[in-house]
Amino acid sequence: MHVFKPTAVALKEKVELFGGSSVSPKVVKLTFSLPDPTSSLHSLGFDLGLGDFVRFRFPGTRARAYSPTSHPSTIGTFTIIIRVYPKGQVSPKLAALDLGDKADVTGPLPVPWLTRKRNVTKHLALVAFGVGITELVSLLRSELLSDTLESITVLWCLRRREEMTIGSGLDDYSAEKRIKFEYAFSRESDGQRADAGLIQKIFSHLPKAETAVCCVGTKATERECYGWLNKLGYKQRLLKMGIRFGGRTKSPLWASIEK
Ligand SMILES: Cc1cc2nc3c(=O)[nH]c(=O)nc-3n(C[C@H](O)[C@H](O)[C@H](O)COP(=O)(O)OP(=O)(O)OC[C@H]3O[C@@H](n4cnc5c(N)ncnc54)[C@H](O)[C@@H]3O)c2cc1C
Repeated sequence: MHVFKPTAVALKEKVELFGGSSVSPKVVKLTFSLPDPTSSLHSLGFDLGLGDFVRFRFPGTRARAYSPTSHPSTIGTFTIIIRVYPKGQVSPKLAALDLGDKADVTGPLPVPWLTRKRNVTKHLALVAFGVGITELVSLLRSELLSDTLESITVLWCLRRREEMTIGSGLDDYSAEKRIKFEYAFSRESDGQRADAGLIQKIFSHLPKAETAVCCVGTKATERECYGWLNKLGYKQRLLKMGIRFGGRTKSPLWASIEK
């Protein structure tokens, strides 16, 4: 694959993780074969621990970004989990692919690169909105390999409890003592929308100087969420946009994979 040159990849497997409801579109897991069956996303230069993503486009559509959820060392394939917006340009076309059908993908992206915070971070405060959780999968894998990490608190905001089936496409963290998951369900009768009060309740125990934050969702929800965290004094972001002199520092996930 190449940042600027589209590569055709064939769909190998399709699994529905959430069938959709009156308030949320469905979610599917798609696995594609890489053109070279001996390659992996890692060998193609993707540092998923830094938030690298692929971009799909179809003839006549805009390109859309997707965060692979498979391990970067997986040979011959990669997987994405997508929410299928019925009126969307790209997601319904991806979901309509049959096994063996091809789609054009570019990557690794983004350009300019995201870089990981270099200062010592002991605690992470992460907030994911809906299918945005896909963007945290590789970050979690990577940060759990960091020597300095003591705790990760994840707040996952969904509309309804039933959408938690999306998590069956993610890693199993049940044996990992350093991760704590919290949930907020905006459309349940006993639920709660994410707001400044909830953010304070979930994260205010974390020491401000040693905590980095990351929010993933739509641009608008991310902005709002960073605003709440900022007001509480959590100002250090885990990932930052920008090209560093001498190249970017590779993530712990990248470093863990043998050449
Ligand atoms: C770095 C990055 C990584 C991403 N990773 C993933 C991923 O792993 N999985 C994934 O599903 N998406 C991911 N996205 C979002 C993805 O790129 C597309 O924006 C999304 O699939 C919608 O594209 P579309 O062309 O289908 O819909 P569009 O044509 O963009 O939208 C059409 C309509 O769909 C609705 N819609 C679109 N997006 C949203 C939304 N977020 N919330 C509510 N309604 C919406 C709106 O009504 C909109 O008018 C990522 C985005 C970024 C920036």
